Amino acid sequence: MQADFLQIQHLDITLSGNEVIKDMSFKVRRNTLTTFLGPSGSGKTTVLRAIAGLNQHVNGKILLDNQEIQDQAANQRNIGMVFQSYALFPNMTIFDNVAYGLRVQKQAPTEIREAVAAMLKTVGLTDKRDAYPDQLSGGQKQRVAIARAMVLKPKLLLLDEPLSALDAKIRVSLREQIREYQQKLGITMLFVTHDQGEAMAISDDIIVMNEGCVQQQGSPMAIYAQPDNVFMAEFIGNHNLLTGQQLQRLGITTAGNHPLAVAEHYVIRPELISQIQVPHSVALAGKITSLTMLGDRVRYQFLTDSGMVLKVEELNFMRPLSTNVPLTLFVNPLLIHQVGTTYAE
Ligand SMILES: Nc1ncnc2c1ncn2[C@@H]1O[C@H](COP(=O)(O)OP(=O)(O)OP(=O)(O)O)[C@@H](O)[C@H]1O
Repeated sequence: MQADFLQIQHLDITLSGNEVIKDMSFKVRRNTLTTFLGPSGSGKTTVLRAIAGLNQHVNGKILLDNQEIQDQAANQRNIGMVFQSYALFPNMTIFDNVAYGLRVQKQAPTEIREAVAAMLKTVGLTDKRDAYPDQLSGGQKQRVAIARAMVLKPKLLLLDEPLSALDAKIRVSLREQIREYQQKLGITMLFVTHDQGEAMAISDDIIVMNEGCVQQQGSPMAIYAQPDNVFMAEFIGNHNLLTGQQLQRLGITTAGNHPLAVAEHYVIRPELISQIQVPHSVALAGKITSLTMLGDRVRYQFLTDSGMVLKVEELNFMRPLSTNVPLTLFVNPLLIHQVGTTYAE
């Protein structure tokens, strides 16, 4: 079983009179990759900096491996950090950049040579050991920054939007590599991003933040399929958010095996409305009014005969549905998820 390795308890952070983090608590399991996901300004970087010890005074407790660290200086915490901007030393070779922290710790030269060589091998940059940062691509520079942090064997590695400065293709490849390093070396990583796809693809756990509060923590699957509240349903993925009353107008009387509550909100993901009929499906008559090609999927606007507009998505492997002709689609009420009446406080 993976123990709770990092525990944040009742964290409050005020910056220039602005309460940025409000009574926040969460846990991160050992040897997992946990992502902080949230809109811009939600407080992700602020929490990360507090964990690293880079903030001014914070209220609350931060426990790492059962030790309180909130009053320790940053260099006492044994926490590594990787930034969007790489922050490499431009006048040092790649080898020296990676060796830097070990030299500060005054480790023996042979040990340093071995550790740096092993780390450069892990990140696939052995042939760049004598190059300087400005001779490397953005993705390679970030791999050096990650190697420089990992070589110190930190208890926890914090990564603050490490892929944001890279182009889309490199971003996908480097996120997979980061996940691979994390699993291979058994590092606990806390990774900040505002990119849902990135968070979904690499995380054991996702912590979704908004306005200085945790909205939900869970596996990528749970975050997507069982949003806890209206913010979560709207923030993650594409959605149809409907009240119980609106569902009734569509002829739907149950959701997830429970009777509908008229004032509650429910979410139907667009891919769950389809041409496929299963036992207990409810038929929805209407017509497609527009379609958008997304490459692997097609997104439709479906206007029901009762006057409601629903988002529908289908994989793009068949001829697209025709617009403006009568059409019946189906939804399985068991897959409709209740999300409550309000945003999480
Ligand atoms: N030094 C500061 N003084 C006052 N307010 C600050 C300070 N630094 C950040 N804030 C505010 O704190 C909030 C959280 O900022 P933070 O950078 O942690 O958000 P974030 O989720 O990391 O955003 P982004 O994704 O844009 O980096 C924002 O509203 C920001 O304006």
